[in-house]
Amino acid sequence: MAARGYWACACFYTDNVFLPRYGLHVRYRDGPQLRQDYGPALRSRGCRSDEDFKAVLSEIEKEMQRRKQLGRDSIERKAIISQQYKAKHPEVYVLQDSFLAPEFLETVKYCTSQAADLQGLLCLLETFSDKRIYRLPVFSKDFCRVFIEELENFEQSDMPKGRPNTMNNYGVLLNELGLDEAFITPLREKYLQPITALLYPDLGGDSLDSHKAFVVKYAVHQDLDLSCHYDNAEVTLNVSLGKEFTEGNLYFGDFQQAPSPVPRYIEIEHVVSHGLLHRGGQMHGALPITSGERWNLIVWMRSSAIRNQLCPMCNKKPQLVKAEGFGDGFTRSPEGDEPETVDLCSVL
Ligand SMILES: O=C(O)CCC(=O)C(=O)O
Ligand SMILES: [Fe+2]
Repeated sequence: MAARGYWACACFYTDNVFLPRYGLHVRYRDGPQLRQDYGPALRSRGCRSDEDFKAVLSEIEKEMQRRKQLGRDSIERKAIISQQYKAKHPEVYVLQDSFLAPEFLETVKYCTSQAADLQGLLCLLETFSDKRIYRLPVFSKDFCRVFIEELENFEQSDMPKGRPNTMNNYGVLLNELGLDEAFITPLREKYLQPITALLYPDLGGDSLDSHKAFVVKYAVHQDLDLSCHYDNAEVTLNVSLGKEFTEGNLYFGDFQQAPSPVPRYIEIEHVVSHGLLHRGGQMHGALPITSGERWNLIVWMRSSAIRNQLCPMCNKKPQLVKAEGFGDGFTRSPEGDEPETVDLCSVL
């Protein structure tokens, strides 16, 4: 359970609604606003008739309803899972050094040593272009296999399942499965933060105090790819868990807060058991797999010190609304200077 109160930004109830049919994220107030702001973009993507537009509106209304109920639904699912789900591999719920690649442990050890600096750390990582994207071994191959077995066991069970986010229809929310407390939180605090403190000090890499962790799954008759987006995170870890697959590379463009007129994209292949660290605001997506199954662990890491100043989703001072658990990682400090809070009813 989150130790302190975490909040979300009110923009969650108006912004970044993904329309899969048209591959577009929109901001929504009402029909006339949607038509005015996105009419041309929607038309150019094939949304032409009144019927098409009505279908979009009803899809958005459905998504808004889902968002309003999300906190309550998630708590309910988590309670049912903790009471009724029989784990196949109960040992994976408590992080142990033996799950981690020896090189990862070495890197963490270096980062926690007195002499650690960015230059020294970069010698231990693979660097991609100038986009501040890095790759490193994270887990052992054995752990990846056992972890996927556990996730498949959950997937095949009749337990209630939430979706990782609006863009992924398959996958597992790790907090609902009970993996936050003794796995993801210590992974972030003890192992990842020493690394991100050196790589991303300007993004709160040294003060990542909450996260949202999930596993995404791509398979031939399920989701194949992922549209271009940025994460609701200051820093993201994306670890390839397996299984066997072809294609499905990730691609990365500009940093969303510093777009260029003609973005340059780079493509990065998955290496099973290795993870990529990137800024949450780095535009990215995934190309379609052409065979097999791809499972990746995604940890969206958040720094309240950074996001309390500016919500990365709406790029404005956050307007806080109550949220469950880690919420979206915003906090209120007793010292003042905290973001403004609003009653949810006033934004809906
Ligand atoms: O498909 C992937 O590996 C990337 C997933 C991702 O970017 C996300 O869920 O935010
Ligand atoms: Fe992402």
